[in-house]
Amino acid sequence: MGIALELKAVSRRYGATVALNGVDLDVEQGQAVAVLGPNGAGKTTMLSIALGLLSPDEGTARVFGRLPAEALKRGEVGALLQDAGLLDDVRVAELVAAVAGMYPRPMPVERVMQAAGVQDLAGRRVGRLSGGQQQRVRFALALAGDPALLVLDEPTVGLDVESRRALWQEVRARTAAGRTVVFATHYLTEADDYADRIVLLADGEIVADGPVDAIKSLVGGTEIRFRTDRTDVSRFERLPGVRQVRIEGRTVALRTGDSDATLRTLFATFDAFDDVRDVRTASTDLESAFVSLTGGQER
Ligand SMILES: Nc1ncnc2c1ncn2[C@@H]1O[C@H](COP(=O)(O)OP(=O)(O)OP(=O)(O)O)[C@@H](O)[C@H]1O
Repeated sequence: MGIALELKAVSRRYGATVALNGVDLDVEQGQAVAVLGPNGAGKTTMLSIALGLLSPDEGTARVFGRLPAEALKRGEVGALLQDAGLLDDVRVAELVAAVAGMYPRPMPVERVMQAAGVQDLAGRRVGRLSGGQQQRVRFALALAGDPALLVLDEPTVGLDVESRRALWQEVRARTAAGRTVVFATHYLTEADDYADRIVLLADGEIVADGPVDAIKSLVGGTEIRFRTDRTDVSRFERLPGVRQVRIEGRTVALRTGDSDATLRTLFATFDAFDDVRDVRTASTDLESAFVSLTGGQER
């Protein structure tokens, strides 16, 4: 399989803000790639560069070996962007048909409407739809040209459970057929459930890149969580195996490389820890990995 998207040493600034700083990325055809990161990490900037809507200040972007804008023109790329404006006065089916008509090899309109779950809205005016319904229309427009690369920026924002499920079903069907999907999301479970690979951005740089399990194992270890009345970090950081202590309200989360040793000491010295209760252990989940690798920061 070839490379669908290639970014080489891509940087982009807005005035003094460095939105992307030397990003390298190769996305193979047939992959579903989730781009994750805190607010302001550079996700939208990266996707906009992949779509040719923004130019990098430095570095190069290629889509199927061409300049992104060229690939877009050839109908190889479909996009769903945050808050993209829609024509208000047209009816849904007309809009989908008009957009499909601009592509060389569109999907049949009926099939697009069904995949995006907008058949029931066919005769409705776009401007009178609810936020979630409009988001489904945006997804339909992204699919209309049957693009080999689909780029989705927070595609499920505002969608109800059933619409989200339908969207991910279409994404999986496309990647199973060798098409490529790159999406940004703040819902880590979506990345966990539907992405083959996660690219984690923080402060404009890729801080982790790989399959979900590899990202989790970068942080590694086990998490022990419990409730306590006395949440000072120093009580827990000297327990054997403990690498990191986080306080979340009345809950303490310990990341440990040796959960048996940590728990043994916690319970063996029960007098010192008699306020500890509701102890739970779990292997590192994506959320913990995210917080750990991005420093949990927001700009
Ligand atoms: N048009 C713009 N003018 C000035 N600064 C911008 C502009 N667009 C983005 N930025 C800045 O560039 C950085 C990256 O923004 P970007 O929108 O790519 O982040 P993001 O990861 O998509 O964030 P979010 O999760 O909030 O959508 C941020 O610091 C943002 O404030």
